[in-house]
Parts: sequence; structure tokens; C-alpha cells
Amino acid sequence: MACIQKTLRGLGVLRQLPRESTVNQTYCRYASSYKYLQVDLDKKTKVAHLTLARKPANSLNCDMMKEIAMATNELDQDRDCKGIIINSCVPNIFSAGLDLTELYQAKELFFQDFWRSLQAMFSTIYGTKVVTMAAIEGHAPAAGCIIALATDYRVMSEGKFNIGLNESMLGIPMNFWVKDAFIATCGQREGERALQLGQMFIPSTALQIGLVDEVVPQELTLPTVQKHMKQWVKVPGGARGLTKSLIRQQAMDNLKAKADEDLLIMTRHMLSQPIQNTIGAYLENMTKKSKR
Ligand SMILES: CCCC/C=C/CC(=O)SCCNC(=O)CCNC(=O)[C@H](O)C(C)(C)COP(=O)(O)OP(=O)(O)OC[C@H]1O[C@@H](n2cnc3c(N)ncnc32)[C@H](O)[C@@H]1OP(=O)(O)O
Repeated sequence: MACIQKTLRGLGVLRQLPRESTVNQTYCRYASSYKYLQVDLDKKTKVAHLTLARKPANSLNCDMMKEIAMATNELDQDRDCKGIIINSCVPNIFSAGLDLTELYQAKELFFQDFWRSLQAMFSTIYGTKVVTMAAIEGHAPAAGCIIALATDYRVMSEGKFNIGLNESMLGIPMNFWVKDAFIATCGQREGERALQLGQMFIPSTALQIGLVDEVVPQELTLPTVQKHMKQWVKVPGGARGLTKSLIRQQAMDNLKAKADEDLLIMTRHMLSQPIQNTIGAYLENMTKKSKR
């Protein structure tokens, strides 16, 4: 965790937050600290719910990604927290991925802050020693899928929802740490196919390729995650946490070592005219669609 804090501090993401605003002895809510999240920690079960709450689609703007990193870090530091469930309060959408309105015609300095915040959000969730699970009750494209990939266990709702890394289809080339996380989860062959094609998956296919661990009716999604979490937090935390670090440390070290390089490459790509044109056209389509 020292590594996560160092990364966050380096990225200017970590700031002093109030330790907690206590509602009562067994239930505490960090929500007052966050604009785009609700964070509730049940001190009795030692399980926190980190609920994405940026309507209308939980698109990830720079501040929201910073908040997710800070909240995860804060929970990681809290002795009363053994598990974090990430879910959404937006019906049928887990997260619509990066906020394209912030990416469109972004200035270089802002983009750098934005990308560092994405790196920090991922590495904080991926690197925390506490158990993390995603209750995916709707769409999870691109960076929405990245949040889910960073967790230890994913349950998705049945329905007409999509999950996956569609970056190629948006003209955005894949980067190394997202590719690594996808391949670690779904394997080399699936990675070669899905990442080149920018494929999105319906829940049953996501289950087949191992992108999610379970698919259940929507109303059972959160209860199913809560049931699994109850089991996982029973495992002695020291041993489980060290085992998790052992498995994820290499990826964390790679990201830390190559974060600047990733930023440089992605700045060049994302601010290039062809990608900006694609994002502009995509935004125009979304506006037309919602006017219909
Ligand atoms: C190697 C790179 C690593 C990381 C890179 C990641 C790249 C990204 O994350 S780029 C973002 C990719 N995201 C998408 O392609 C999804 C785009 N959105 C959708 O497909 C749909 O919105 C949805 C399937 C998520 C939901 O569809 P639904 O019909 O329910 O809602 P909409 O009417 O489409 O959207 C509601 C509302 O939200 C706005 N919005 C949706 N997505 C975004 C977004 N990514 N950024 C900004 N705003 C978004 C949409 O315009 C609507 O706004 P209004 O109600 O104000 O019109």
C-alpha cells in the first residue's frame, strides 16, 4: 500500500481527507468528502460500498477518477475495512467510460492530469490489499470495464448490456497496462482478438471468456456480490492480501516504472487530430441520439 500512496502522492492525487464522518459506531459514511461517489463502510461486516454516482452515465471525468482513487486509498488504510464493493446508482449503467466531453479538445496540461488520474484510479483499485468486487448492473464500456477488471471478482446483470474494451473502435490504441489486465483475466488469444477488434460483449459471452465471473438477474447482482464478499473476507486477511500482492505486484511495478512513458504515448495519440476528430464525431452522434 505504501507503493499506492507514493504513486498517488506523486500524481498529486492524494490529499488529506477527513478520516470519516461518523453516523454511528457500526456504520460510517465518507460521502461528505465526495462529489461523485457515495462511500459507506459497515463497520460490523467490514465491507464498504463505493457507489459511482455521476449522472447521467457515470462517465469518468478527471475529478471523479481522483475521488475513486482517494476513496479506495482511504478504505485501504481503514482497519475496519476488509472489502470494497463497487457499484453504480445509475440504473442500467455501471460506467460509460472516460468522459469524452473532457477529452475533446483537451489542453495538454489538463490531459496529463486526466491520464494520471486514470492511472491512479486503476492502480489504487488493482493494488489494494482489501478484497474488491464489482456489481455490474448495466453497461460497462472502455474505462467502465477497466474499473471492473481491476477488482478481484465481477458479477454482471443479465440483460441487453455490454462490457468490453472498445477503444480500437474509437480509434484509440490500446496501452500496455490495460492490455495486461485484460490478458491476465481472459487470456492471450481472447486478448488478441477482442482488443484488436475493440469488441464489446453481452453478459453471457463476457462470462464465457472470463471477463466476468458470474451473470445473474439484475435484482440479484448486488446481493450475489455481497454473498461472495462475505466468504472472501472470512479468509485471514494477511495471507490473502499477501497472496494478492504476489500475483499483482509485477503488473503494479510495471505500471509504476512505465507510467511516464504511457502518459507520453497516450498524450501523443489522444490529442492527435484523427483521434480528436473521432471523439468529436462520437459526441455528435450521442447528442443526436439523445435528442431523438
Ligand atoms: C487504452 C486506453 C485506456 C483507457 C481508455 C478509455 C477510453 C474510454 O473510456 S472512451 C469512452 C468510451 N465509452 C463509450 O464508448 C460509451 C459511450 N456511451 C454509450 O455507449 C451509452 O451512453 C451507454 C451504452 C453507456 C448508455 O446508453 P443509454 O442509451 O442508456 O444513454 P445515453 O443516452 O447514450 O447517454 C446518457 C447521457 O450520458 C452521456 N454520455 C454517455 N457516455 C458518455 C461518455 N463516455 N462521455 C460523456 N458523456 C457520455 C450521453 O451523451 C447522454 O448525455 P445527455 O443525456 O446529456 O444527452
